[in-house]
Amino acid sequence: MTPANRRLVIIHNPTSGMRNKSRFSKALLGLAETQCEVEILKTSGPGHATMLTEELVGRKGPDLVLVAAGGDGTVSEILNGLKDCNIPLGVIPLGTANVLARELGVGVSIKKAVDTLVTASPVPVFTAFANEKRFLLMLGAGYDSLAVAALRSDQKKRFGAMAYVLAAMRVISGYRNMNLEVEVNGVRHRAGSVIITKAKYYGGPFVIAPDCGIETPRLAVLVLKGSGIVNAIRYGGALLANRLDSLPDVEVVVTDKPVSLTSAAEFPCQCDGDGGLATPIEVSLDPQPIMMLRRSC
Ligand SMILES: Nc1ncnc2c1ncn2[C@@H]1O[C@H](COP(=O)(O)OP(=O)(O)OP(=O)(O)O)[C@@H](O)[C@H]1O
Repeated sequence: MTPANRRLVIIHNPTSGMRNKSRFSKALLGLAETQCEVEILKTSGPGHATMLTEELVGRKGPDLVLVAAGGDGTVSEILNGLKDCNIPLGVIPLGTANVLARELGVGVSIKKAVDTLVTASPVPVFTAFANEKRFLLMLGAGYDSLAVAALRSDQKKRFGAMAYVLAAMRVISGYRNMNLEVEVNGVRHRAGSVIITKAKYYGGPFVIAPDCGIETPRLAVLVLKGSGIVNAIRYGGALLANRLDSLPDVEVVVTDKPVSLTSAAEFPCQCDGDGGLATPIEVSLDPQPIMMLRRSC
């Protein structure tokens, strides 16, 4: 793939994040100064990015790049439309947490995103499945999935990442014991919360799995033993200090084998920051990579 003359098909979620319009305009202005050809498709609601991607995968051409302009939820929808196809995927980070953009070395910088879309070479990136759903970052059950389930979109627009904390505070005290069980490498663990991650980052710039990353075909399973509000505050503080994985009641198991997550009663899960899944869940790595544009260091 040559750096110049790329054909970028941008799937834009106009509702992602907080300063979507101005950040997207800045990206388009940056791209207008390059040789790239740009086509923009706007999403009209949940699930639309998957449909748009499914329509696009038939297109051929060595210089075609699919671009997700949105947050991790938009990328996740695109990913689930990208079946059996090697069109490289890039990002313009317009979301709230933008974990994938951080994994790709772009962070929240529009300038770096534009530069990456125009010049980076595609690299293989490994995805995983949570039952039928393909994901790139993480699956969570416990504190984070309850927060996602209780999240109000008006608060997300006003408060950004803080809206997750507000949502968590509304629901967590109601759950004293979440009775989750995760089986990894043939060993069963009881847990208050579980995070099964492919990614190194979580919830924004916070590192929870230093030995993982989207280019590595490996999962880290974080088993958080405690539950209740006091432990939520402890875990939250450790996450902000990038120390969640070193707490004595957080066990980390790394694997490349399938992981199963169950609970006494059906429990909501979050996958790449969106709800919709519930236990029981089987997580497995896809050995076939997809191609993504990663910023070179
Ligand atoms: N036009 C639309 N109107 C309402 N919702 C939409 C529209 N287009 C897409 N969506 C939904 O918006 C959801 C959230 O978008 P996205 O994840 O990109 O932003 P975010 O939640 O702010 O960012 P992040 O996931 O990084 O925190 C997507 O999962 C998608 O289902």
